[in-house]
Amino acid sequence: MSGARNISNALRRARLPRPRVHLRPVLPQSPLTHATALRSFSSTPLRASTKEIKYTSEAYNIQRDPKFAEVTADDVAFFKSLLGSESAVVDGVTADATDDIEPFNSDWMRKYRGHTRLVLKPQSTEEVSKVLKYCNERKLAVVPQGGNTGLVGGSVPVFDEIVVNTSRMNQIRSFDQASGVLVADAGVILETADSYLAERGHLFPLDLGAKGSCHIGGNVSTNAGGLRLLRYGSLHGTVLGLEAVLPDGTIVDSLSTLRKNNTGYDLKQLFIGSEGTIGLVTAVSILCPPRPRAVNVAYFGLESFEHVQKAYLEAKNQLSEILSAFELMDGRSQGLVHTSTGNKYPLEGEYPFYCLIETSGSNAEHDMAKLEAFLEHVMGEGIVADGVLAQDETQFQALWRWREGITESLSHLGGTYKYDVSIPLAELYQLVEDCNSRLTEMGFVGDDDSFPVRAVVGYGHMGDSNLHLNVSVRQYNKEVEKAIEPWVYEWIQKRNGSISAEHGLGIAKRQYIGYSQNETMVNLMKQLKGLYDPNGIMNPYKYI
Ligand SMILES: O=C(O)CC[C@@H](O)C(=O)O
Ligand SMILES: [Zn+2]
Repeated sequence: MSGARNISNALRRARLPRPRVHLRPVLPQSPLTHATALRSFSSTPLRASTKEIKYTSEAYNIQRDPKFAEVTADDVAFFKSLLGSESAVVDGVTADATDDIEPFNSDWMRKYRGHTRLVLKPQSTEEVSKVLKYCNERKLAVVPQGGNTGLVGGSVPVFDEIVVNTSRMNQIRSFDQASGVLVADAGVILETADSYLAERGHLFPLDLGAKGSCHIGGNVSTNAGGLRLLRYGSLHGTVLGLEAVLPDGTIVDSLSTLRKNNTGYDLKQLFIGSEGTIGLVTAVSILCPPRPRAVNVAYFGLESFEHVQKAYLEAKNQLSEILSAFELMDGRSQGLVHTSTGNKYPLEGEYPFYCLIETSGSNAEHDMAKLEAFLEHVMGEGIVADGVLAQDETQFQALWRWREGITESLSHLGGTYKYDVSIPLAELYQLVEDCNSRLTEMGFVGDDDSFPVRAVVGYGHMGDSNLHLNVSVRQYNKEVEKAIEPWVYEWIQKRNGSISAEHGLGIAKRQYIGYSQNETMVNLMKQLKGLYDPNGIMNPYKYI
């Protein structure tokens, strides 16, 4: 990378065989704002019209449930009088129909598409309550939708479900400097929340590529994982309370700001990760840590997955409390980023594996001492073949882009079959190798346009044992899909892994929950669904 420093004194002292790791002094107040503009999902029109996307109901042969009513002109009139005309997008039900409903009907991956004719954008919890109560009484099905950046089709309708979009519920309600507790509406964009916190010396404990578009309510409803889970933990731990509306209009006020509250069932947990199937999250209270003052990022090339595992162990042991991310990227994924961005590779040579390590701490000198010791070790022992360390904020962001840009690079190639899985670390990458071999043997992978599969790539959150297996296809193709599914889920089940580590189940994995949850668990989920949503209006046709 241009402007990178020469070998550090520390590395010279260690007399290492020509290491090419370039060290920089830690940026004193380096803000943690990498790659923010990278994936503004829903606002980035990447390809042609959404009308080319196949309807989910046809692609997956799903029948509309006749128990649900259809939206009428009277319903539209009711909602408009309740919310105001500007809070409703209507298509086809009344004479004043508009044509801008399509973005709410399809997902960012252009894989799923519904037929909704009505999108509602309430501005308060009370409005959500009235909307859901009405829908429940009329048996109108509903899909809660935030920034619509999900990757499993959970936030788009399958048929004519009414989309209840949270974009107008976008106020920060309070922030307590001493405790670090933020209370905010569900529709606040993740990046907006983080910028607000940055001004107050704090950090939102979740960060992901879609931060410029996704809503924090959607993050909570899907239990999003992101890039720094290894440091800040899952939303099941950081969310202290939430407010949600049940289908009958009941407002669940559980917006606690307490760290400790040991008074019976922790029911808020049910809304975290249930993907809008039992209620609609309207506000969140979340514990936000102090913003680290010193942040560094290093990018390494490695010769094998065994080397990556060793590097991870060393990072955990040596960097311990300052380690904030350990991300894995295979050579193919980096090749895709290179091709789509045209950016020069960070390292001179090409490697089968790369990893990105971030440290975040409060004492620059202390962090640098640890980092130098770590770099000396992994370079000296030959665990890492080559590497660079960001010298400034621009390089910091540029290095992160090699990781965060993978999803977007894939999106330019056509369709992507995505498998977001948890597997014991030792076998994490084996799934990519096995999938590639299988698809190659079956004649799906090849270099020219006649082969449906362009690439089988693997990357993910090494620190969380979370692999993203992505199969890039020229266009969505049922034969390829059948070659991967359910084979991939059986592969994961055999290793006691999870078929969804962080993206949820949505429509993509609706038939496969049994590969990761036993019958008792699925039955308990069904009972809870029946209790909270007896008419089944919340996010139907999805996983439950
Ligand atoms: O696109 C994917 O498969 C992964 C997206 C996201 O979870 C990531 O880690 O970048
Ligand atoms: Zn991820």
